[in-house]
Amino acid sequence: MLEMDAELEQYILAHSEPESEVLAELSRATHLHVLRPRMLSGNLQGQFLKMICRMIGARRVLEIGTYTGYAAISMAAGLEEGGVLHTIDVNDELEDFTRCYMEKSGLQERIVFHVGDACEIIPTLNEVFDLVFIDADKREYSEYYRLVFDKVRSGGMIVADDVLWDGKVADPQVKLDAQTKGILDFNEMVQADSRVENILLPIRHGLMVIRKV
Ligand SMILES: C[S@@+](CC[C@H](N)C(=O)[O-])C[C@H]1O[C@@H](n2cnc3c(N)ncnc32)[C@H](O)[C@@H]1O
Repeated sequence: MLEMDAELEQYILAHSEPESEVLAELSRATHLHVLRPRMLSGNLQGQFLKMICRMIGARRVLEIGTYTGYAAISMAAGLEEGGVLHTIDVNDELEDFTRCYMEKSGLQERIVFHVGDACEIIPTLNEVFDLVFIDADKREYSEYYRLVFDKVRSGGMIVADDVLWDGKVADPQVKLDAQTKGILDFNEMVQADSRVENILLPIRHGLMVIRKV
């Protein structure tokens, strides 16, 4: 997490849309029962993703990296009537836990949950997406981007999480592990891509917000 004063964070949350009961329960249960709970998006980022869905009138959304479903449920809540969110995760051990909260949210009819490798599943999806949220293996970000690009409508959005990678992207002392290299390559590729407009926002672990022109 990028350093933020705890009181300031409380103030920000107190002046943003509150977390729904189901998402609060999902967050608690994830922290209690699931490994690596810091991967969960949380209320601020969840509300931001939902707001993007509202702003662009999203009907077709793809999430790469479901984990326990926090962002999936957040974005599904922001879809237009008749909208569908596809979400993919390779970890089948979390499937029952995650499906349980999708059902509790009452939004399960809007969510298509695929269990498997995103690189194999994305080419099989016959959709044109308004928004793609990239949040899976950091080493594969550039590959996800290439796989989804032609499936995003013009004017559509791609949002990628963790692009500051705990500040490692701008730390000259950092040892270049495969994840950090994956993020650095992705950020460079997006920055050089003349087909998009992009802004890197310092929300949580860093969000690259990309609009396909
Ligand atoms: C950071 S978590 C996702 C968090 C989630 N988007 C949220 O907001 O709560 C990353 C997830 O990506 C999944 N993942 C990693 N590699 C993957 C792949 N090749 N295909 C699909 N999912 C993958 C992991 O199993 C993990 O659950």
